[in-house]
Amino acid sequence: MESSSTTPRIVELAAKISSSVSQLQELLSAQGVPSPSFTEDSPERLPANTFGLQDAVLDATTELHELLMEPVRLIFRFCATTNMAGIDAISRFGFADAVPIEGQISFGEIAKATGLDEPHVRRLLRHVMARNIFHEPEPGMVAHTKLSRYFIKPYIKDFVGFGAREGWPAATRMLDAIQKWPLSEEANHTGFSLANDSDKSALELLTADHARAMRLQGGIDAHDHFAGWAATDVAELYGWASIGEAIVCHVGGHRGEVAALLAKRFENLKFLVQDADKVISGAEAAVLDDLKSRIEFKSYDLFEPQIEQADVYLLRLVFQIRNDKETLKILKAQIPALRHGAKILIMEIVMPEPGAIPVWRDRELRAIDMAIGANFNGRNRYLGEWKALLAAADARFHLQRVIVPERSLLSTLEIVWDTSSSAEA
Ligand SMILES: C[S@@+](CC[C@H](N)C(=O)[O-])C[C@H]1O[C@@H](n2cnc3c(N)ncnc32)[C@H](O)[C@@H]1O
Repeated sequence: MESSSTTPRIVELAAKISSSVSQLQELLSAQGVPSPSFTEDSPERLPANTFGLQDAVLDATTELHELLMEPVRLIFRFCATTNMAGIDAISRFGFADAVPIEGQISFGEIAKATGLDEPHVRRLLRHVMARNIFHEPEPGMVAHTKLSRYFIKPYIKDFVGFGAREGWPAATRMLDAIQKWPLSEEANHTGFSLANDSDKSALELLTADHARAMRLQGGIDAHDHFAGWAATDVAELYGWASIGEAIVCHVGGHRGEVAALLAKRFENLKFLVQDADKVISGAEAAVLDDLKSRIEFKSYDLFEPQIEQADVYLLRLVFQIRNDKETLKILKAQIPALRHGAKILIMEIVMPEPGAIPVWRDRELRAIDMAIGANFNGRNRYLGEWKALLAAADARFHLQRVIVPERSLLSTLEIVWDTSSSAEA
């Protein structure tokens, strides 16, 4: 944090912001990309060749902003206990749907449409407007911004609804859970279980209720806006073309969404998709005719001995909500089918060491990790933790490399099953 130069830090930061923004704008202008704004139709993402500059500006502006804040005010800001109420109100009361696209509507008309008292509507909306979610083009009138338009999307409503009604109560009980069960890794010893006054885990509670399960799924889908998370991004997370003719067993592969996307793009690959019976039931019928010969489904429980032989075993996002005991069990369960040289690809968030990535992305990853802990007692592991788990599972799991595409939320651990004597020793 302390700079060795004699230039004061705030001046250094301001210079960095100024030069980075100039370069960024030059690149945008050269590509004909509109300059960022909050207007309704403003593009979501900057071009990839500006990512480094974007990182520099976001981190420098955050640091400058926080340096200039008084400490107690900054702490109040971080506590922000009411932020979620304003944001939840948008989806709960349908504010985003009530505001016409590229038009405007009064607080009073929104109150009438939603059955709420006008002062409540004004308070809730002005709270989020202070964060550029909606704006007030003239006194008493409400219009969309780039941010508020996202609240119309069903999966963003689910994401916000899950956060407000499931994640938030769980987070408020997270520390109670840690105090009550300080050494427990069990999935039902969580803030989520306490908030639900239940001895069941979040997964048990959520999957037992269709509406809650659908909201969870929508919330997960919203993460597709983070590079590297969506099923469509899996093709970029690994060098699939380089592995030649291969059978890929997608363990916990849901209804073959990833398999279908990869099979379409990489003709060298055949897929076996394994998941719980009720998940894969009927999935085969949905596979496109020209892919049917290369995608097969088989029911499988992650904790049972693997019997299917394959060249590659893909496990994507199955460990994040699992504690170490379960993770070890799942890894060991794969061993019976593994042949020398088989690859095990684990695609998960690998936690960055402090300072390793830009602060704005580091904060995102730590927020996701906190939520995984509060809800599931799961964790996004550091590389060192993965190495220890693989070694504890079996010395023949050889971590060959870790692939982290730029900006990707998920990394790929490429593990090779190595039965040469040195590996077993
Ligand atoms: C977060 S989803 C990831 C989906 C998939 N891996 C992908 O890449 O899109 C976790 C998957 O693991 C499956 N799963 C969870 N527990 C399982 C178990 N005990 N046996 C088999 N599959 C399981 C779920 O049904 C779900 O499809």
